[in-house]
Amino acid sequence: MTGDAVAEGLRPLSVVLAGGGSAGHVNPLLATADSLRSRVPDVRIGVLGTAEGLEARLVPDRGYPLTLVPKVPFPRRPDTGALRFPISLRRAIETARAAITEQEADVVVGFGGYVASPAYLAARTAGVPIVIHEQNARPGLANRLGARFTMSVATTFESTKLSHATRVGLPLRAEIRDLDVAAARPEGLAHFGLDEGRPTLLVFGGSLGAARLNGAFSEAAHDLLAAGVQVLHLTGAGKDVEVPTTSATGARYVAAAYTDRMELAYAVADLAVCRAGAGTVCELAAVGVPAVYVPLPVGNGEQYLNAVGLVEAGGGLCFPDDEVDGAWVRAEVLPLLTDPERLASMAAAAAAHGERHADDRLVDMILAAAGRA
Ligand SMILES: CC(=O)N[C@H]1[C@@H](OP(=O)(O)OP(=O)(O)OC[C@H]2O[C@@H](n3ccc(=O)[nH]c3=O)[C@H](O)[C@@H]2O)O[C@H](CO)[C@@H](O)[C@@H]1O
Repeated sequence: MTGDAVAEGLRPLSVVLAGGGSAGHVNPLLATADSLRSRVPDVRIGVLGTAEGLEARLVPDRGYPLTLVPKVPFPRRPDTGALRFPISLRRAIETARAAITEQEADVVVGFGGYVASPAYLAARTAGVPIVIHEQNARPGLANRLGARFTMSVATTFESTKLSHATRVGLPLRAEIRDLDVAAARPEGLAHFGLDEGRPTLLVFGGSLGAARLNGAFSEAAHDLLAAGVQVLHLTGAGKDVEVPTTSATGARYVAAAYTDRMELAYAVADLAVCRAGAGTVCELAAVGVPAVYVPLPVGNGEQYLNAVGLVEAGGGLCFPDDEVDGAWVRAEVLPLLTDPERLASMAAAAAAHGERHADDRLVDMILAAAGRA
């Protein structure tokens, strides 16, 4: 597809993208939208999301129109929610279907999350081809449902068990895909108010923050600063850390709820300590930042599966959540920060394992499903 649909006698390609909740769902959607637009300049893009998820802010900020679909949590217990479920699901499907029809969508691309199931069901009844992208090693409920309706199923990881799955990797936003860490570092240090020439630690619990990491680093902040380590800690909205603002060594502890310039946070980091959401793991590997992963201890260890390949390749370490406290930071994290050789070899292993161009492979799949390959 050249992008000049009119010259080829076709109407411009129309794509509806559906997904939301955490940034882990929204960012691959935005990366795919940007990549589609650069490959097919006259593409029409619409996004389906919920009012409650991060997409409500991030999608319009990126310049894409967002249609709100009511959130339909799948009832896990037979209470009043379960009784209302069929009615709210039908309302959500009708809203999704109206948007798909109004936009004359050639293809619906779903990224999981609350909005994806109604979008898949609406696309199916409207006879519109479906493409699915699953970010995590272990697939979510919506994508397991959607995978029954299509042969175009893309995953981030080889190990993911979904019918008809093809591994494409995780689409990264252009500012991360194209990041030159060394070139961006001075801007990053200035942006966050940090100094050149100090070991720099980035702490974050995905896009939502992690109380466990916040508590452990509050406890250990004094020791990190005393060792001359400076810290950028993204705590998550509504979550706080109590940390010293000054130190005898002059090293600073900068805490913020969330940054829209994550590429700059990666550019300043010599080491990250973080959860193991798919976005976190794939972005850190792609830009070659070594990390200590503390997977969220829910379900059957899903987040550990996201990080295991990278950890086995030497690009990171992994610790269980219940070991993490101030003493753990002093024993496991601080020694790494004062070992530049070890950090350099972990960084090289991460970069060799990571990949930057999953967006191209997913866009190929979308164009093929829309009959525009
Ligand atoms: C899709 C998915 O599996 N979501 C899960 C993931 O969400 P979460 O959103 O944390 O998932 P990811 O690790 O996949 O992605 C985090 C994303 O947030 C961005 N970022 C983060 C901080 C910041 O200040 N600015 C910023 O832009 C990162 O660049 C990255 O793109 O882990 C959470 C717990 O750990 C779970 O509750 C979520 O259900």
